[in-house]
Amino acid sequence: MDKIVLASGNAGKLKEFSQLFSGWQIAVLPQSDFLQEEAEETGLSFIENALIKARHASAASGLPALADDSGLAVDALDGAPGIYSARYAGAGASDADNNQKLLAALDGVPMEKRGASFHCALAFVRSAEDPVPLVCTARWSGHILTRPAGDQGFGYDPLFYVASEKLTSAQLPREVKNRLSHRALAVRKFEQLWHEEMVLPQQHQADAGKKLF
Ligand SMILES: O=P(O)(O)OP(=O)(O)OP(=O)(O)OC[C@H]1O[C@@H](n2cnc3c(O)ncnc32)[C@H](O)[C@@H]1O
Ligand SMILES: [Mg+2]
Repeated sequence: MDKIVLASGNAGKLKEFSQLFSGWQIAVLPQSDFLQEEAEETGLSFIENALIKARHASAASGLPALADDSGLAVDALDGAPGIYSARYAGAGASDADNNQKLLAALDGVPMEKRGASFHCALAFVRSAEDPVPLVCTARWSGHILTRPAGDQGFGYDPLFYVASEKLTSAQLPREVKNRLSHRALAVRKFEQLWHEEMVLPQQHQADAGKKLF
């Protein structure tokens, strides 16, 4: 396997993935090379939506595919916007619209009650109907500020305060976000899974072949 499709239409995510996968010996191609239409995210969890997107991209490309479904779960909003993070302020909402809606929803909520977590689910399928996908999840905890700060990143980054760094996710140097974030942690877990499920079995097969003949 030397090529996989990255099943995302989000330019911010694609940029992060290109850094997170920079050491890999695999060509990671954008789904825009293959897709006519993006998948409908009808799942009830990040994992289900990641699988839907990975299967969709694999069906369109005929290649293995990796998808990321992610979002922000805010404690004071019972986990909203969660899986609806991209469309919190409505279908086609911009990042600025979503951030504005979040600030309005948290109006008057004191800082100690503004805890939130970014979640990321990664799903990898070898083919569109792969019965044993590789799936992993990770989260990144922080607080939602009362006004945006920083111009790096995307989505809710300008509102997401990372206490350990005393900066928002949009103020962090990219290499720091790519060390701490939900996506970074999920990719590290994925690397482990990839080794266990894709690399080791091939080595075992090759070794077994040598013993047989
Ligand atoms: O589905 P794809 O094509 O990958 O692109 P998308 O933007 O629709 O992605 P999601 O469905 O996974 O929605 C995730 C939303 O959660 C937010 N989000 C996810 N990860 C984020 C991050 O690292 N920083 C800021 N916001 C993030 C952002 O608003 C995303 O649009
Ligand atoms: Mg989406």
